Amino acid sequence: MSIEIPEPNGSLMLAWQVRNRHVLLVGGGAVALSRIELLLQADAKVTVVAPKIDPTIEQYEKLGLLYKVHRRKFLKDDLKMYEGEASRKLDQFSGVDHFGPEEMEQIEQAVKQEQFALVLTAIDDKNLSKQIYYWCKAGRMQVNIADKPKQCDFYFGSVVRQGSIQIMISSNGKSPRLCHKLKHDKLEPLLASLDAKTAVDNLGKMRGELRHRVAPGEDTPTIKERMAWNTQVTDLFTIEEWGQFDDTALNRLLSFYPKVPQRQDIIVVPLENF
Ligand SMILES: C[C@@]1(CC(=O)O)C2=NC(=C\c3[nH]c(c(CCC(=O)O)c3CC(=O)O)Cc3[nH]c(c(CC(=O)O)c3CCC(=O)O)/C=C3\N/C(=C\2)[C@@H](CCC(=O)O)[C@]3(C)CC(=O)O)/[C@H]1CCC(=O)O
Ligand SMILES: NC(=O)c1ccc[n+]([C@@H]2O[C@H](COP(=O)([O-])OP(=O)(O)OC[C@H]3O[C@@H](n4cnc5c(N)ncnc54)[C@H](O)[C@@H]3O)[C@@H](O)[C@H]2O)c1
Repeated sequence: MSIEIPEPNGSLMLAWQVRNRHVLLVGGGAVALSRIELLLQADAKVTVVAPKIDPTIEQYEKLGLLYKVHRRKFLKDDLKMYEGEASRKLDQFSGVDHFGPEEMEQIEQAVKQEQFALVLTAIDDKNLSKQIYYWCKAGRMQVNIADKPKQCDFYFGSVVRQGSIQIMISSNGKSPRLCHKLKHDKLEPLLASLDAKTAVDNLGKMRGELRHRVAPGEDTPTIKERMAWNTQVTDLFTIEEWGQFDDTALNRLLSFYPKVPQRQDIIVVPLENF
């Protein structure tokens, strides 16, 4: 049997969930601004530390979108800004053998108040950047040093977004500007020609109804049947067609479950003839 070996030397591309988690951003210039734009899309609680703050960042601050802005130079203790009660609570839980619902809730709350999920620097001071990197590593924090790719646990990328759809391009550090060009010249026009937002919203709605109303249950046969149906029904229509369905069409699709409908059960007249 021949197998295809995955191509090495790339990155692990993930959709990192930082909603309601603290993120520290050291620096308040042009690069910091591009970080903030990405962090706000992910609903992170952003704390900025910098003597000089870009006017757009100030606007975000005025709109209440940033957790805190400190107009001063970075201090080593900033890395522990929100540590305390929540961190001590999490330490206590690390030895527990089995969690009940109450402990799970307490952990969820403590994680949101605990130390930084990510630390980012975007400063014009390479020596300080390096120090921050090693302080973060000693404190087991994930960090991105904008001017030092070797001292990044993760890289940022060029992101194209349409509603819930996000596409990230990475050149793995070779050419950030090429990532920008690919986004601008190719992906943005492609996405602009599609209503992927409505398509994915419709599919999300249908999937939610399927899991919570039409075919609920967490036993393996139910999950397998549900997933097989969802895969086949998703593939039955084009992205453009998914972008045109309304609630009536979605409910009609769901009414077939567990049978998989045919295209003509839903689309009587070809869409191009509408
Ligand atoms: C994608 C994007 C996301 C973002 O920053 O949000 C991003 N850089 C962007 C723009 C950009 N950055 C630079 C230029 C000038 C032209 C050029 O150099 O090409 C431009 C172009 C511009 O400004 O338009 C200079 C630069 N960048 C890095 C260094 C340090 C170094 O390489 O040593 C230097 C100074 C090099 C020097 O001293 O000469 C390092 C990194 N930049 C990355 C991401 C990561 C790798 C991404 C990848 O390639 O996979 C990585 C490794 C770390 C990180 O930042 O996470 C964003 C485009 C967003 C968009 O518009 O779509
Ligand atoms: N990764 C990337 O995408 C990328 C792109 C361009 C530039 N860079 C590099 O990122 C760095 C920042 O670039 P920029 O264009 O945002 O610079 P900038 O000059 O616009 O901003 C620098 C910021 O750092 C702050 N700062 C300086 N010393 C500080 C300290 N001790 N504590 C806290 N804040 C401090 C300043 O107040 C300012 O807000 C540069 O080193 C640059 O080479 C990275």
